[in-house]
Amino acid sequence: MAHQVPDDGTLLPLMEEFYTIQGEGYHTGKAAYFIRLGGCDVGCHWCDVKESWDAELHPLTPAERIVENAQRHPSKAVVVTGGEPLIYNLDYLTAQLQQSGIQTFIETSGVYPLSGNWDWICLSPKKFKAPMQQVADAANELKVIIFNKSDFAFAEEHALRVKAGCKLYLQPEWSRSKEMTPLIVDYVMNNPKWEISLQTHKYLNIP
Ligand SMILES: C[S@@+](CC[C@H](N)C(=O)[O-])C[C@H]1O[C@@H](n2cnc3c(N)ncnc32)[C@H](O)[C@@H]1O
Ligand SMILES: Nc1nc2[nH]cc(C(=O)O)c2c(=O)[nH]1
Ligand code: SF4
Ligand SMILES: [Mg+2]
Repeated sequence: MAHQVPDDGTLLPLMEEFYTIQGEGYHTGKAAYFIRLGGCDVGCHWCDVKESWDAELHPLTPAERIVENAQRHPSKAVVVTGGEPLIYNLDYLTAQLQQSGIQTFIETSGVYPLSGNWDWICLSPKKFKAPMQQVADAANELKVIIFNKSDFAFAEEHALRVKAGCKLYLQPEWSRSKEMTPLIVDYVMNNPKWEISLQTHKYLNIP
């Protein structure tokens, strides 16, 4: 897991940063700067960024430099993802981003305590490690990945744990998309509190 990362959040293991279009969930279609932090111990067998798991492979980078890079792009929204970004104290990074007029969005599995100030929290809970209730309480969006039929019941369990008004999404696991997408379409038509989220960046062939 994490190497000697100072707990003040001034240095973070940065895997990659890229300017693209948010492909998933509520903010789909909006330009955003992505910050991908290394390190994750949740172990989803279908994870589409396994290269992120070992934090040691990703250089400790000053948060200030990440903020400077984010400022160079026309969109004033940043998505912090990983890996599991909440392994780290994100108070400093998000304070600096917001002071620069940049909105802060996070993608998280919720298995670590919440840090940082967020304009939008996307919680994607996993069967492999339970999310913390404090993250569910703060989530603006619940995005459950559907790998098999049993994941619909899992999604409903988590819908009971988020606040009223939290957006609810079902997203097909990419390799199972052909089988699961029709089931999600049916499910959403029968249970319209849910919406479908697709990984549109993969169809667009963009990062
Ligand atoms: C790579 S994760 C990183 C952030 C955090 N660890 C998490 O899981 O929320 C970013 C998003 O991609 C989703 N995801 C990962 N692998 C996927 C796959 N094979 N198919 C569909 N969604 C996937 C995750 O559930 C999460 O919503
Ligand atoms: N375009 C694009 N949108 C995304 N939304 C969430 C992503 C992630 O990996 O966290 C992601 C990603 O990797 N690319
Ligand atoms: S929690 Fe996120 S980064 Fe970690 S293994 Fe699962 S999908 Fe991948
Ligand atoms: Mg991704």
